[in-house]
Amino acid sequence: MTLEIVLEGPQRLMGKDGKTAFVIREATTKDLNDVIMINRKVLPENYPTWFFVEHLEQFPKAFIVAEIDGRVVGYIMSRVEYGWSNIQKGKAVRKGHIVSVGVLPEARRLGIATAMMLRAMKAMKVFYGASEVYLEVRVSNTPAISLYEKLGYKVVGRIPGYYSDGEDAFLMACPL
Ligand SMILES: CC(=O)SCCNC(=O)CCNC(=O)[C@H](O)C(C)(C)COP(=O)(O)OP(=O)(O)OC[C@H]1O[C@@H](n2cnc3c(N)ncnc32)[C@H](O)[C@@H]1OP(=O)(O)O
Ligand SMILES: [Zn+2]
Repeated sequence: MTLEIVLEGPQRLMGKDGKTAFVIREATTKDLNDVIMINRKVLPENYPTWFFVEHLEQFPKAFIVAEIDGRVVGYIMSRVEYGWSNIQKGKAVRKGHIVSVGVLPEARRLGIATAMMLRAMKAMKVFYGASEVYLEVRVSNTPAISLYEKLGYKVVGRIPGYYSDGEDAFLMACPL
């Protein structure tokens, strides 16, 4: 795929249906209500408002939203940590962490999550010095797992009972 992601300002892209245009850009505090609403609608993992605020304040370049006709339809929230590499055993690195990503059902399969992931990953590398990125995903979440695999992520571990309902998580990682 040859999607050239820019890191400054909003970027307008064409959806995979060939007719729905969308914009990806950095989130602002004005977007937080929409982001929180989308998170509650599409995922069982919800967080208090301060958690979103803190990520936006600390890693604004890697907190991305997508809009269609000026309406926020998706978000990705990330952070960068220092710790053991998930790819090169025994090496300590700065690693990006995709904390949460979601797209409203009516805006799916257009390439929006792909575009937001690519922008967040590039921002984590360029602005925050991350050399790899990781995330956790429910072992049953086939759509998300395929999305991550398409972007180059590999399953590097499995965390038993990671979710509050007891489901396991795959730990997935990708070099940047
Ligand atoms: C770290 C975490 O947050 S894990 C939790 C991830 N979030 C969720 O599960 C929330 C609910 N789901 C969603 O919000 C969306 O379905 C997402 C975020 C997983 C995907 O968003 P979309 O914008 O639809 O993804 P996008 O259009 O970029 O799809 C890229 C590829 O992912 C895969 N994919 C996406 N959805 C599906 C699906 N329903 N079934 C199978 N593969 C899928 C496909 O390979 C797709 O490429 P294709 O459409 O050319 O076949
Ligand atoms: Zn996580």
